[in-house]
Amino acid sequence: MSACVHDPDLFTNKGSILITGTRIGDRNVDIFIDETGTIRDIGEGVSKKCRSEAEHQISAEKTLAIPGLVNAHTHAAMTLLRGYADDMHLQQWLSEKIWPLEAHLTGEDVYWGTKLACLEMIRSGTVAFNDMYFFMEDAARAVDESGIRGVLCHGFITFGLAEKFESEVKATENLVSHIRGMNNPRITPAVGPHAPYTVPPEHLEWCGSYSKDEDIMLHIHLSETEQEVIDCKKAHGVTPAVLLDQCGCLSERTLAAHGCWLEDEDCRLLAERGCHVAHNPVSNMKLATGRAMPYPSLRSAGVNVALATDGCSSNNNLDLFEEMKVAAIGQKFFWKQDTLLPAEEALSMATSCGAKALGIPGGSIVVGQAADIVLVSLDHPSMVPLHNPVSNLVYSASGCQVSTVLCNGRVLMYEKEIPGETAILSGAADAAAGLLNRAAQNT
Ligand SMILES: CSC[C@H]1O[C@@H](n2cnc3c(O)ncnc32)[C@H](O)[C@@H]1O
Ligand SMILES: [Zn+2]
Repeated sequence: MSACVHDPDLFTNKGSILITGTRIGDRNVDIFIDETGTIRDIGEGVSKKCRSEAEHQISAEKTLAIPGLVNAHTHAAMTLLRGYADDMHLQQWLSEKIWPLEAHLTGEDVYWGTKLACLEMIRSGTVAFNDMYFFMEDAARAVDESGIRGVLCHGFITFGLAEKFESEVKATENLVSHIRGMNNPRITPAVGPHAPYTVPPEHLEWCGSYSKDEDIMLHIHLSETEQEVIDCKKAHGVTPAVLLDQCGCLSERTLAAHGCWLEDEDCRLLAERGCHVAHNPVSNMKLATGRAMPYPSLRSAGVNVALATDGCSSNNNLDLFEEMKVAAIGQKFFWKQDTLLPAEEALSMATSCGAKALGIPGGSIVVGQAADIVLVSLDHPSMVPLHNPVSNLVYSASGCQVSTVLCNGRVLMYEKEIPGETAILSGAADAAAGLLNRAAQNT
C-alpha cells in the first residue's frame, strides 16, 4: 500500500484505493474504492477485508469529502479568451469581439484551451462538464487525456444559411461517430444548436429529431437576454421555449443554459417535458442580462436546475465554488427572498443535479456509485470553525481549498499535484498568443 506524489502508480493506477480519515458532513469515514473505480465501502473504519485488499492508501486527515462537482454549461476552450473582452453588452461582445476572434481558431488551439480548462476544473474540484464549441474532436482528445468526464457537442450555428446547415449537420454527425469510436465511457456526444436566434426553426427541427434518434443530449442557450425573447415573439409569435417545443427540441434529453428571461408558462413547459436548466449566475451578472434565472418558478414547477460557469470569457474562471456562492446569494438578492436557494441546494445543484442533467454517474458518495470524489482541505482559515460544513463549502471556501480529486476511482490531483501541469500552462499560453497573432494579421 502506498500513496505519495513520488508513487508513479497513484496517478495511473487502476488498482483499489483506500481513503482514510476524511469526513462526510459530521461523520469521520474511510472510503474503499475497488479496481473498477466504484465505491465499495464507506464507514468509520471500513472492513478489515477492504483494508488488506487496498493497493493504495490516501491518508486524508483534515479533509472533507464531497462528490465531484459538475459544470453543466461551458465553452472550455474559451480559457484562451480569458480577459480578452470584458465589460461589454452581450450581443456586442459576441459579434464585435468574440466571434471575429473565434474565426481564427484552430483545432490545436481548442486542444490547448480545453487542456487548460480541464486543468483548472480539476484544481477546483470539477470532475465533469458539458461543453459546446468548435473543433470538438480536438477537445475530446484533451478530455480523454485529462481523466475527467465530458459531454461534448459541436456548436451548431447556421443563421438560416442552407450551406451552413449542411456543414453543421456533417460536423455534428462526424463528432458523434468520432466520440463513439473513442469508446471512452467518460466522454459522450451531444447535439448543440447554439440558440433559437442563431438556428432557425427548420434547422432546430433537425437537431430535435437527431437528439431523439441518436438518444443524445441536446444542449442549447435559451432566453438569456430580454431582447432574444422580444425578437422571438416578434418573428415567431411565441417565446423561445415554446418555439423549441414546436421544433421538437424539448425533452428529458434537453439542457437549456441560462433561462434568465423564462416566463412562468415556459418554466411549467420545461418541467412537463422533463428538461434541465443550467444556471450561470456569474456570467449573467457580468454580461448584465438584467434578470436572474427565475429559480422560484423553475423550482416550484419541478425543473432540475444544475450549476455552470459558462465560458472563461464571460466569467472569467471555472470555479464552481464561486458559482455556488453567487447562485445562493444572487437568487436571494434578486428575488428578495432571504430563504431562497439555501447552501444545501447550491451544493446539490453543483453535484447531483448536474450529474442528473448530464446523465452521468457521480453526484453522490454512496456505495455502488462511481468514485468521483473531491477532498477539500479543512486546514485553512475559511474552513474554521466548522459549525456547518455545507455552509463553509458554499459561503466561505473557494476552489483553492481542493486538495485531492478522483474521477471514476482514478486520482487526478493528489495533495495539489497534477502531473503535466507546467506543460499545459505553457502550451495554452502559446496557443493564446498565436491566436491573437493570427487575428492581428488576419490569417
Ligand atoms: C457555437 S459554439 C458556442 C458559441 O457560444 C458563444 N458564447 C459564449 N458565451 C455565450 C453566451 O453567454 N451566450 C451566447 N453565446 C455564447 C461562444 O463564443 C461560441 O461562439
Ligand atoms: Zn454559453
